[in-house]
Amino acid sequence: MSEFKGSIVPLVTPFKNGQIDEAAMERLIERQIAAGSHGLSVGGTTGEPGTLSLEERKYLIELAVKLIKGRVPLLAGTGTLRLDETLEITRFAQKVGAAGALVITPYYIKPNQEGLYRFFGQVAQAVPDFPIVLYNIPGRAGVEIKVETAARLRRDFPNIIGLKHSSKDVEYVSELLRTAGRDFRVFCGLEALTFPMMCVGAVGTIAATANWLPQETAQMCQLTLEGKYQEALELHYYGLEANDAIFWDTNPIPLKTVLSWMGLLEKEWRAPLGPTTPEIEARLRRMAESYGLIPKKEPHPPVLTDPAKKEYV
Ligand SMILES: O=C(O)C1=N[C@H](C(=O)O)C[C@H](O)C1
Repeated sequence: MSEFKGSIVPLVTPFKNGQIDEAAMERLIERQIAAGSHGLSVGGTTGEPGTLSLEERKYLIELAVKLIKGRVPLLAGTGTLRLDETLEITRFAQKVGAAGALVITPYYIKPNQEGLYRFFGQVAQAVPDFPIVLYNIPGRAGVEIKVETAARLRRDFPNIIGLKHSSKDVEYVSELLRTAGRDFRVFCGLEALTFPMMCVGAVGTIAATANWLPQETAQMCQLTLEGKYQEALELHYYGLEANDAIFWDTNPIPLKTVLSWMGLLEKEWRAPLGPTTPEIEARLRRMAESYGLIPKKEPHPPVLTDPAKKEYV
């Protein structure tokens, strides 16, 4: 139950000609494991689950289990806004060998807290031996899992082991750990706040930036877990521009754009996500060059207009 900690990377879902690209998925997973990521996740926000069919979501989980081969734990994103679908995907994830499920707050519907308690409670009861991590992302879901609700769920359902917190509210983490117990496993879900949240007791992060910077993210988490805060702080500052760049357009558009330049996947995402602008691409290129993700372009050669080969710049 306690195998989740550190950098659990929410992988993008690579597409080729509209279909899930198995070869690209393998490249992404191998790169992550080689870099020392503590765990992987599919079907999180970054994985565009809202545009995948039920069958595709199950296929993606099964594919990830097959490719990971037990080397790191897989936290499968299994939540939808429907209880029946969430139960189906969660049961499937357990059956095929995921290590746990990340279950998002049912979005759009704006359930009240009692509704959330019952929804998550039914999911937990359906898979009593399967670790569940609640996914609190009020900005996208339109509703927050209140501290009291999360603590109540933790108390009543032992397999609800933690919560991913995608919000700028750092105080929430302290309040949650105080109320639910310090051994409840909180994961930061907003890249730039990984270090601050881990300093108050979160055990790791589920951050899209780790798709670009897997080693640095895993190291920052590991150092923080070991109490080496000064070294971790350096990595916190190192990653700030990349963290910001994730949101220069809707996640995962910037992420996939750069990963495509790195030769890891096609530059494809699904509607309703649209193309980004040339201005954002130019900024992304500069950012990616500065982190060494892509080689620096050769400086433009000087213009030679003179037959004597005199250079005019
Ligand atoms: O996919 C995720 O998990 C995350 N998605 C968030 C978002 O896109 O809003 C941000 C964070 O990187 C984790």
